[in-house]
Amino acid sequence: MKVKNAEIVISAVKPAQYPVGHLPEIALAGRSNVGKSSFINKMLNRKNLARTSSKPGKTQTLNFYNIDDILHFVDVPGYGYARVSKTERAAWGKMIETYLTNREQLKAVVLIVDVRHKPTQDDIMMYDFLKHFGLSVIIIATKADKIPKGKWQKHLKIVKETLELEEGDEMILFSSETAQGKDTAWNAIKSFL
Ligand SMILES: Nc1nc2c(ncn2[C@@H]2O[C@H](COP(=O)(O)OP(=O)(O)OP(=O)(O)O)[C@@H](O)[C@H]2O)c(=O)[nH]1
Repeated sequence: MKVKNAEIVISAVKPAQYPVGHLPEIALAGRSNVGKSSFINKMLNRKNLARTSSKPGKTQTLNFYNIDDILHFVDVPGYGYARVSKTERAAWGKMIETYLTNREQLKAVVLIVDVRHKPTQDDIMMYDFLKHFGLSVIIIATKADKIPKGKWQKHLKIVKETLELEEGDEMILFSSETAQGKDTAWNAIKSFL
């Protein structure tokens, strides 16, 4: 997909702030600092639309991006950041649960993991949570450029087995550095629109 226009619509913390209308939505979730902003920017051909940072745990709002008036990307704040208080974590949980479980426009969730590492307990919990609510998930295994090609399959197998990936949930090897997997990721997303 050739994206012409992508812009932030709103940073929301509650349903009253979600955009009105019927554009289908694809949510993006992942552990803090996993490379979610880089994924979004690469998919949208933008350098800095979604903020990338070396300071994890910064984004605490649901950020809605309008893409060519065809769909919304909904950037969900990263999870698993240790230096967040219990109260903040609970508020985060409530906010994303409210969104993920009540949003009719939500078509699928892109769950981003780091292909170099075995998925964490938080990754597993997130995947299970999404499946519990019957959501379709696309796994993006990012940072492929950081491991040698010969090891890709072995790592993908570990991700798949650790998450106990359900049949029908696609897993795509990706790199924000090389744009590897970008077309495949767009095709997967488009299949839900
Ligand atoms: N080599 C390589 N580095 C990447 C890739 N994706 C992200 N990074 C780097 O990983 C770091 C974190 O990336 P971000 O995109 O900011 O991560 P994030 O998940 O949005 O982080 P939070 O907003 O804190 O949740 C940055 O230094 C990126 O440059 C990739 O595919 N390859």
